[in-house]
Amino acid sequence: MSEILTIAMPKGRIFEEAAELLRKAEYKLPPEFDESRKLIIDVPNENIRFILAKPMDVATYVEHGVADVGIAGKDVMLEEDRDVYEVLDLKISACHLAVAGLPNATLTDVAPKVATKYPKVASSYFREQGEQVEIIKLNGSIELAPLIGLADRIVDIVSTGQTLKENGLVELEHICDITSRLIVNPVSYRMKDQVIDELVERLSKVIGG
Ligand SMILES: Nc1ncnc2c1ncn2[C@@H]1O[C@H](COP(=O)(O)OP(=O)(O)OP(=O)(O)O)[C@@H](O)[C@H]1O
Ligand SMILES: O=P(O)(O)OC[C@H]1O[C@H](OP(=O)(O)OP(=O)(O)O)[C@H](O)[C@@H]1O
Repeated sequence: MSEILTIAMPKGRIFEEAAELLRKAEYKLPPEFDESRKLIIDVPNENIRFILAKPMDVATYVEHGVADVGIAGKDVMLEEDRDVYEVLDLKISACHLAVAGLPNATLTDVAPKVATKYPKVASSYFREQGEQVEIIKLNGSIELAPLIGLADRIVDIVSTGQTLKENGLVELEHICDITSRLIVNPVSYRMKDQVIDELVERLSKVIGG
């Protein structure tokens, strides 16, 4: 019997698509997987233990080796810069990172304020553009910031564009496309190479084009 594989799953909007992908790859996941409030779910038939983490924390669990593999948005990978291997683009939860703001807003400050959940990504983006900005870190409802004068612009995820639209904001610059990735702890990849290779192979077969 091979060793148990621990997979860090992101709670929230990626979860459903990730679970669907695993089921398509013929991993038999029990109904409690989708329904319960448990944070550790053992699936003995598959020799897998799932841990359910906040999306931003998945790469942390994998870097520290308490999970062998994980599913994380590319946004998290860019922001967290963790020492893990990114082995597969799962092509789920597609969205993009963008700069947005109020239409026709004039920037008068030397360093306009930019509100974001992604301070590292935003800083390096504006540095590359040669623009000086002041970053304000928020944890959610980013679109609120320009509406109440906390920031001139935002850097945030855009998917359908509905949140921007309903709040009277416009996309100003496209930063990069985002999808979810399969990430692997480097030591686990050496110690559990067979079972991880099998996971990669089975997922690769069912990923959409
Ligand atoms: N609107 C979106 N459409 C598609 N994918 C998205 C969208 N927003 C975020 N994502 C992707 O899903 C991941 C997790 O998003 P989710 O909203 O579930 O978590 P969160 O906002 O970090 O957590 P929480 O809302 O619990 O604080 C992001 O890291 C990103 O890769
Ligand atoms: O383009 P859309 O399809 O409208 O999606 C974009 C919105 O989705 C995410 O927010 P989320 O729902 O995670 O809420 P949050 O404010 O808590 O981050 C993101 O931060 C945007 O606000």
